[in-house]
Amino acid sequence: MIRIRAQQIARGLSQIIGREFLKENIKTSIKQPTQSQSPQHPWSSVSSVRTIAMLPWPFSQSRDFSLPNSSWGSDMRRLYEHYNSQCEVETEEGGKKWGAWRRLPSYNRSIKFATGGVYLSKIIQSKARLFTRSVKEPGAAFEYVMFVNKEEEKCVCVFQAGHLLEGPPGHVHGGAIATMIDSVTGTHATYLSGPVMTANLNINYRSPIPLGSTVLLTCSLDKKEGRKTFVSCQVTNTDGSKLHTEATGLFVSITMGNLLGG
Ligand SMILES: CCCCCCCC/C=C\CCCCCCCC(=O)SCCNC(=O)CCNC(=O)[C@H](O)C(C)(C)COP(=O)(O)OP(=O)(O)OC[C@H]1O[C@@H](n2cnc3c(N)ncnc32)[C@H](O)[C@@H]1OP(=O)(O)O
Repeated sequence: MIRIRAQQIARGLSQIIGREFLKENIKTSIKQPTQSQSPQHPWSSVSSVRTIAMLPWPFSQSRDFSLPNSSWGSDMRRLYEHYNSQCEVETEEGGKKWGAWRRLPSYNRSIKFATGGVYLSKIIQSKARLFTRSVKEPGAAFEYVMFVNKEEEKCVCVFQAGHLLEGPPGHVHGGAIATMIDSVTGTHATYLSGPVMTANLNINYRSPIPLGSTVLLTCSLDKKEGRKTFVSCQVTNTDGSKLHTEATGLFVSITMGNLLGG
């Protein structure tokens, strides 16, 4: 019974996890150019573009949290527009073509029952949510959107820290900053190498982040060595003139067994 379910999950996971998962999501996250304008996209060899909505059990469709909402301040919106406008650009003929960046959609649960399910009760499984997307009130905790640049092997995240993330009075909790760094570097490593887990994260906190402010996390690939992907990350203010935090992370490629609790 458990083996059958694990096989079903593994089959489903293999359809979406890692690069394939990101490719599918990225493709559906931005408005597709019309047929006649359709550019030659580097991933156009992936024949059928399915949305998460069309995927069979065990996947659910839910709100994409990385789209603008009423809680976003002017800095958050401006930076979102800055990168989003580079996801799809105009050609000289007035058509559309893919730009350098891709926005990554973000759900509070993209893979059901994949969290070491044999150890957790069904109640816990059904209530499990992605940590950074578990607060429903817009703007209260982690508001963020990530963009990746395949060619430059870079990833940026625009992050607005809400009032529930207080650490020192009026400033963001170091654990919340670490959470965002882990999420962005982990997502970038997944994009580059497929499914991974964080093995090591080194963080230097250089200057405190005011609560409610928007910051930019810039993440790049340092090197790949076998199963190991090394990524670094800087957290700065929105114009890059002030360094808040810097970090390096090691991500180790994993198999389905790691995710399924085997
Ligand atoms: C994660 C899912 C990805 C898919 C998701 C797709 C959907 C996206 C949706 C939403 C995105 C949200 C994104 C959030 C991202 C958050 C990520 C996390 O926070 S993960 C939780 C915290 N991390 C753990 O709990 C790991 C616990 N540790 C382990 O499980 C193991 O230690 C593991 C898997 C990391 C490695 O164990 P081994 O047995 O597979 O491999 P060994 O042989 O120990 O290590 C392999 C190589 O790495 C080095 N290594 C391992 N750990 C190291 C360390 N701490 N420091 C230095 N080197 C280390 C070793 O020396 C070895 O190197 P040599 O091949 O010999 O050169």
